[in-house]
Amino acid sequence: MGTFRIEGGHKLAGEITPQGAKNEALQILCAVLLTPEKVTINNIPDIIDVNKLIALLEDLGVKIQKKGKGSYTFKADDVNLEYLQSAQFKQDGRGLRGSIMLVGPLLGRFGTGYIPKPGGDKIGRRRLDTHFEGFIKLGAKFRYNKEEYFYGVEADKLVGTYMLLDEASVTGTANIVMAAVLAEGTTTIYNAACEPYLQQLCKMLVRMGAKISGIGSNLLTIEGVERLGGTEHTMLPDMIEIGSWVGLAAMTRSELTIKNVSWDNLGQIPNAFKKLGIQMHLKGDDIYIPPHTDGYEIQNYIDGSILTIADAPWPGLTPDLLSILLVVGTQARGELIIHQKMFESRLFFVDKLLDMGAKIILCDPHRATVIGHDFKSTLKATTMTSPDIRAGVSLLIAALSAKGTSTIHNIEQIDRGYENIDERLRNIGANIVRV
Ligand SMILES: CC(=O)N[C@H]1[C@@H](OP(=O)(O)OP(=O)(O)OC[C@H]2O[C@@H](n3ccc(=O)[nH]c3=O)[C@H](O)[C@@H]2O)O[C@H](CO)[C@@H](O)[C@@H]1O
Ligand SMILES: C=C(OP(=O)(O)O)C(=O)O
Repeated sequence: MGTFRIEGGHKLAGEITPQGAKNEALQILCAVLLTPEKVTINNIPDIIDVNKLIALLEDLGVKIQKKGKGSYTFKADDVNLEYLQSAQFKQDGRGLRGSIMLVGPLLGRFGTGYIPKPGGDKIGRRRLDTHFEGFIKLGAKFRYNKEEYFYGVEADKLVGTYMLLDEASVTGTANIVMAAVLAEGTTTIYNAACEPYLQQLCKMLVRMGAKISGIGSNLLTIEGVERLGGTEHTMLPDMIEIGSWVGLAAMTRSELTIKNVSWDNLGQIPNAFKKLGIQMHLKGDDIYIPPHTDGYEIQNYIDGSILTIADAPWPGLTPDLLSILLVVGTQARGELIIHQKMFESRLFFVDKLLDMGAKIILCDPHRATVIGHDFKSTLKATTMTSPDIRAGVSLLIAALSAKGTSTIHNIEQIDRGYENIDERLRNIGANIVRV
């Protein structure tokens, strides 16, 4: 179990460049299975989850060449489907959430897809019904081995159809789209997730020869084609990382420039921070955050009632930033409610912030009221364990703002999604070491 030691209270300064998007990379990497031709992918983040998925592709027989930092070519012209039944796959496939998206392309191209119950953050129930209901609608037979938590789908051929998803699942939509592009006839997916990473996936598939319309909306129409070809794809910057750095700048009252953010793909994220009183200026495609020397003040609603920050499927606010917004709220002027609607156990990390002296009332598993200190009292350093990726980074931000030296254990949770975070933070003046 890795550990960070952090001496808080230092002002940070300078520029930070976001990595390629983790959750986009997981979709895009699975899509290389859809063609026997070469696919080149750039701006792949060097993080644990992505590296685990690349290793899984290699074990499946995909030929992989590293071309440079973050750039790889993939050629899935000799896929070893027997590996899907191996004990090794049952073990390794569990290592991350994103592995679930191997199923759609395998089913679409080879008529068979298997996956052990995938891993990822332990943040409450994370069902997969939407994925498999979609595959079944396309004509697949579904099998589930309860003892081994092993899911399987098989089909002689997939046939396009209309489907109304029971929820706008991100990985579920990606999975169904990747199966449907090679199905016979037309598939219509209503209540599809439509976040920028899914748009990126659809655009990549179109470049490979897929016929998809409605990209960016919650109604996708896919005309199946017989085969797909190679392409080149470059990942967007990671919007959750960008939000993390905005939160970091505010909490440490630092002057920071976040480079090349792809502003048009950030949706509600800048607005959510602005509602907390955080100033940011767009310079070209960089976000400049001035030092918040006088703190920041939470806006109430027009009628004077308390601000609620809640998640919702895109174009709503991503649930992955609520932990960070919560931490930022602990030093704001004013109060807010954080309402994490999607996940059931994602707010429990507030216990650690209470230990540090934050004023938070956990109302129920989904809602927390935060009363800001307005920097009149700093958080106190402590020892803590990172429960999930975003809580981990939130605790890291809290530690960087706190007085004294904090210790964070289980930092593999952070390394799962943030590339070389300690070095990048040291480059802007943070006092953080990996021990
Ligand atoms: C690898 C990856 O890409 N992970 C992301 C992906 O996970 P993932 O695709 O697993 O998440 P889903 O979109 O399926 O669902 C997330 C949660 O929200 C609930 N839900 C979802 C849609 C909806 O309309 N109503 C609803 O209640 C689901 O039941 C589930 O508990 O999307 C999540 C939601 O943005 C993000 O937190 C994860 O970081
Ligand atoms: C919940 C997340 O990731 P995963 O779905 O991979 O667990 C996340 O990125 O915040």
